[in-house]
Amino acid sequence: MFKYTCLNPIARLGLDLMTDAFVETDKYEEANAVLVRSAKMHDMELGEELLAIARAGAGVNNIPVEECAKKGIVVFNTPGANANAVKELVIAGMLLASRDIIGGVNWVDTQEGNENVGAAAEKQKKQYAGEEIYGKKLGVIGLGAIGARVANAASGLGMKVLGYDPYISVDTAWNLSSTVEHIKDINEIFKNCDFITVHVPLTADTKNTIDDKAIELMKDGVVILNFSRDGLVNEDALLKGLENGKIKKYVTDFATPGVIGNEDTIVIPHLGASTKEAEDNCAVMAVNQLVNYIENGNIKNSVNFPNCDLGVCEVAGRVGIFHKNITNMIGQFTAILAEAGINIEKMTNQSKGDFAYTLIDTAATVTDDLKAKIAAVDGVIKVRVVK
Ligand SMILES: NC(=O)c1ccc[n+]([C@@H]2O[C@H](COP(=O)([O-])OP(=O)(O)OC[C@H]3O[C@@H](n4cnc5c(N)ncnc54)[C@H](O)[C@@H]3O)[C@@H](O)[C@H]2O)c1
Ligand SMILES: O=C(O)CC[C@@H](O)C(=O)O
Repeated sequence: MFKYTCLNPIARLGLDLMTDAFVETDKYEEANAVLVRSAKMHDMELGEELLAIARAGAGVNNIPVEECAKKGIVVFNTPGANANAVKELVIAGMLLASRDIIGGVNWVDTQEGNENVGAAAEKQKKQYAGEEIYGKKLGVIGLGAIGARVANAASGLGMKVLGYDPYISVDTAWNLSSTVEHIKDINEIFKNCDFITVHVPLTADTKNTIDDKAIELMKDGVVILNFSRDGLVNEDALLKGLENGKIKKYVTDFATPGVIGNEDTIVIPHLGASTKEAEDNCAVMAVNQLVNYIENGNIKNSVNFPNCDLGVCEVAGRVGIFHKNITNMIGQFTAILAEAGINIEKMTNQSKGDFAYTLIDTAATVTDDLKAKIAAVDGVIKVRVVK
């Protein structure tokens, strides 16, 4: 029996897909599988029992991904599963920044008991007049699952869209509206756009994508939207830009002490993925991937190990070997099995960056002795006998 734990609430629709091989525990220390959304895992111990972590969502900056790889713990995420939800909120964010809907609605709330509220509203409404987004220039930094959807939707609303992503995938490029202008120099986004929205993961490379230098290049009255992670926008530079009027509005999904309570910020409490549809999609994908890995050793949508799929094991044994991506590993594994007289029925080996995974179906079960021999090969991180 495998034990799983949820570090955040995970949608029932997903949890119901856990098979009879799993039982829930509220003790993280004894879990073989973890389901998580935004809970920070960097300070949590990665115990010997832990086989896999599934992030029901896209961003994995709350998980020690590299450390997990070094221990053979597979980290999954659910690419695209919440992208539509975020896209819709980004469009809402642009509208909220362009028309003072929040100010107007708040004013109406103050009029409770006013019999003449209709007439008062007609007098008051000029305070909340705004602009349309139609015809305005939107710069999208990062054209992945969310950025591409935002670009297409904004284009459909009549915005002129400029997109920047040096690592864009072929699939995304195919799905991008032909009206989206492909920008090769990020500074062109900074210089030309009325709205700039960031949709990249937070990494050492992308931290402070929007800093003093970037803001200096921007048009006066620019609106910046950040539904990705707070660290992508340098807060000191942002506050300076808001203070001197360069930035008209900052719309963000990330509340920090620095950005709340400022009349030019619209701060949403991380609601990007908080729709029933997104929560269901993420939970279903996360659980399916976890179960397939734990029961079959197959890997799909891992951020630290490669995709690998041998289907359901129909022979006597299956062993999964996590190892460094170096030469002569497979030769050593097959030699150990051959020496033990075990025939290999099927095998796959894939790599991702510095790490690799070899999955082997065998005509006989891999014994503890053989497992130890494989584990002793220089460069092997972990050996898991799946069957
Ligand atoms: N607010 C929310 O609730 C919410 C929900 C989902 C995702 N997110 C955040 O949004 C981010 C993006 O999500 P996604 O689903 O679109 O991910 P994704 O992986 O599909 O897309 C990320 C894109 O960024 C691009 N990229 C990477 N580095 C770049 C760089 N330096 N410059 C330009 N482009 C670069 C990649 O090529 C990729 O196309 C996530 O990493 C997460 O932090 C937030
Ligand atoms: O789980 C959430 O609510 C937020 C998820 C989001 O930030 C993500 O990166 O997918």
